[in-house]
Amino acid sequence: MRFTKMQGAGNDYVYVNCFQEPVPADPAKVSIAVSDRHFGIGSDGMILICPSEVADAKMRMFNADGSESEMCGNGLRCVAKYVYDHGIARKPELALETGRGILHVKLDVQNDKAVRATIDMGEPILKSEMIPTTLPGDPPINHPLEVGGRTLHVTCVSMGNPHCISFVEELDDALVHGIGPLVEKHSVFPRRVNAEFIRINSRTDATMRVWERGSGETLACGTGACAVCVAGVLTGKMDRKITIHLLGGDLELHWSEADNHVYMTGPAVEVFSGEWPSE
Ligand SMILES: N[C@H](CCC[C@H](N)C(=O)O)C(=O)O
Repeated sequence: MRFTKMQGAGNDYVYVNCFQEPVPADPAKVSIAVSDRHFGIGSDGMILICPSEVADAKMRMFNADGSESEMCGNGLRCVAKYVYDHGIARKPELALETGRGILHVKLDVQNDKAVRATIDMGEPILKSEMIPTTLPGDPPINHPLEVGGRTLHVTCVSMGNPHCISFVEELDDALVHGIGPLVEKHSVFPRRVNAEFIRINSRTDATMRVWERGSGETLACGTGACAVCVAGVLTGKMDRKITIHLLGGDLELHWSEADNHVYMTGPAVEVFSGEWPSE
């Protein structure tokens, strides 16, 4: 199976061009194998770039534990780059089918290659039952959550996939690696959740670490950054247009008052290609 390794703000995935390769018979099993950073290729998961009946291409995203997610923001920027650079659809504006419907992407092309992308990530999903969470609120805002002996005050948002945002003073490993996994699997999140921890630097600037559902700590989470932008506004802590600094790079977010859509801009990089022995 030929693959291409790509990363968006350090959130790295193994990409498979399923216009040319068959869709793996057991994609969950392949994602687990290729994601292993010692016995596999090493990645946060696997993303299939597939033909679509309704868009230029379709993205299917699998976490490192094999679970399939509805959406992946950093992944979609890299899918858009791949689709343009490899001639699947040589257009700077693309429509891509995802688990939450068709999303639209604008590419920044330099020297004939896409280097950055702005994605219209659609409207945030705020109804508790749609996030989903059993916490009340539509959505829960600064809701107390007892976890690991600590009380977090969480704001929950879905961008097609579920996010639990906590604004904190310190972003340390004890919080991200100790509390993060407990939030991910907390009983108030029936489909588990991505846990974002945010230190606010100003009304337009924040620093974020994330414990992702199905992958653990990653260097960046695009849908998570979008959810943080929404949570910042809902809690009154941040403005609608912000920069988020993640371990792997920066993302620019804007929750537009005009159309209620969240826009995310960030890098997309092709690292290397190779061959993975098929089953
Ligand atoms: N772990 C996430 C999927 C990847 C999201 C993230 N890497 C992004 O860039 O949005 C989930 O299970 O919902």
